[in-house]
Amino acid sequence: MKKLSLLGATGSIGRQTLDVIQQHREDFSLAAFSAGRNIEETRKIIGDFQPKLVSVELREDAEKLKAEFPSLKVMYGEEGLVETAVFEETDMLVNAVLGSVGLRPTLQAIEAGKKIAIANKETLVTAGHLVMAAAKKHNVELLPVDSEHSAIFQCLQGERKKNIERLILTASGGSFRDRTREELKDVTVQEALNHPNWSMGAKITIDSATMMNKGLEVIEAHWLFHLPYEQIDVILHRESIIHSMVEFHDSSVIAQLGTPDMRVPIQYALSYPDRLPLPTARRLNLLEAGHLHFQPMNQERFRMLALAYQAGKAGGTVPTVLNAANEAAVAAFLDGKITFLQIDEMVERALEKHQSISQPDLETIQQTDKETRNFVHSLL
Ligand SMILES: NC(=O)C1=CN([C@@H]2O[C@H](COP(=O)(O)OP(=O)(O)OC[C@H]3O[C@@H](n4cnc5c(N)ncnc54)[C@H](OP(=O)(O)O)[C@@H]3O)[C@@H](O)[C@H]2O)C=CC1
Ligand SMILES: CC(=O)[C@@H](O)[C@H](O)COP(=O)(O)O
Ligand SMILES: [Mn+2]
Repeated sequence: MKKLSLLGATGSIGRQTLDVIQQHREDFSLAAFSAGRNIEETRKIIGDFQPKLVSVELREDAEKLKAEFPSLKVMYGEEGLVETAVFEETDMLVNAVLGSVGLRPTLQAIEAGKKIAIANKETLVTAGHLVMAAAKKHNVELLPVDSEHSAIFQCLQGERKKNIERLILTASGGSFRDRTREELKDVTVQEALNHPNWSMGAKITIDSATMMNKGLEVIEAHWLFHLPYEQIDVILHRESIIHSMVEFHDSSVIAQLGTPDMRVPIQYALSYPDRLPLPTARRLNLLEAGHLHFQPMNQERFRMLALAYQAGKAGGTVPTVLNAANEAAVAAFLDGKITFLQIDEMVERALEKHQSISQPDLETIQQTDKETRNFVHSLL
C-alpha cells in the first residue's frame, strides 16, 4: 500500500488522481492533501478519503475546517503546502498544484526523500536546475505525469540515453489551431477555454491555446530527460493520440499512444514500474480513429513556443520570468482584464526588461518571480 500526499486535490489532475486512488483502494491511500479555495470540495474529499492532514490556501478556511473536523490536522498557506508535501506518513508526493507556488514544497519533499509524481510543470520551468540538482543529491525519483513526458518516459524504458537522437513532443494546437493571428484579436475567454481534445484546468487550457503549454513542456523535457534544446522538437498532431515520441540514432521511432485520458499517465506514475488495470479508461481503437494528422509548428504563428525555446536556452532567471509573466498574464486574461493577444505581449515585455542572473538560488528565483508578477500587474 502506497500512502500518498496530494497537492492540488481539488483541481483537474487532483480529481483524476483521487479517481485513480478510488479505483485502487488496496494499492493507494490518501494520507494528506492540499486544496486552494474550494472548501466544499475539500470537505467532500475529507469525508471520502479520511486523510490525517489537510491544507488550504486561506487561514479563515483552515479555521472553519478545524472546527468541523477536530481530529484532523489543518494548515494553510505556503507552509501548509510544504507540510503536506513532507508529511512523515507518506511514501510519495503527487504534485498537482498550479503554478510556481509548487516550487518550495517540491524542494522540501525531495530533501525529505519522498518520491514525486510531478504534474506541476511551472516548478520545473521556474527552477529546473535547483529541482534536478536536489533530486540527484537526495537520490529521489521524479516521475512525470504530464502526458507528453510520461509518454517519453515510457518510450525510454530499457533504452540508453546515449542512443537518443531527439524527443518529439506532440501538440494538439489548442483551441485556436485553425485561426490566423489576425483572427485572434477578439476571441473570448469562453472560446479560448474550449480545448479540442482535453478537459483540463483553465490556466493550462489557455496555455495550450497560446502554445505556451508546449513551450513550458520543452523546458520541462530538457530538465526531466537531461537533453539539450537542440534535441527536443515539437510537431502539431491534431488528435492527441500519439502522446509523444523518441527517435533513436538507428532511425527507429518509439511512440506511446492512447485515448486522451490523464488518469493513464497519473496511474503509471503512481504504480511505476508496475502497470495496473484501469477499466474506466476508453480503449484506443485505431480503426475508429482512422487517420492521424501531423503538421510542422509555425513559430511565427505560435510566438510563445519560440520565446520558450529562447528562454530555456538562455537559462538563469529567464525561464523564471517567462513562467511568472505568463502566470500573471493568463490570470489577467481569465479575469477579463486583457485580450488574448496581450498575453504574448506581456510575456515579451517582461522578458525584454529583464537582466538575467545566472545560477540563481531559491531566494533569487522567488524574488524574480515576485518582481515579474508586479511588472505585469503594473501594465494592466
Ligand atoms: N489538467 C491537466 O490535464 C494537466 C495539468 N498539468 C499541470 O498540472 C498542474 C495542475 O493543473 P490543473 O489540475 O489543470 O489545474 P487546476 O486549476 O484545475 O487545479 C489547480 C489546483 O491547485 C490549487 N491551487 C491553485 N493555486 C493555489 C495556491 N496558491 N495555493 C494552494 N493551492 C492552489 C487549486 O485549488 P482550488 O481549486 O481549491 O482553489 C487546485 O486544487 C499544472 O501545473 C498543469 O500545468 C499537466 C498536464 C495535464
Ligand atoms: C494533457 C496534457 O498533458 C496537456 O499538457 C496537453 O498536452 C495539452 O494539450 P496541447 O498543449 O497539446 O494542446
Ligand atoms: Mn502536456
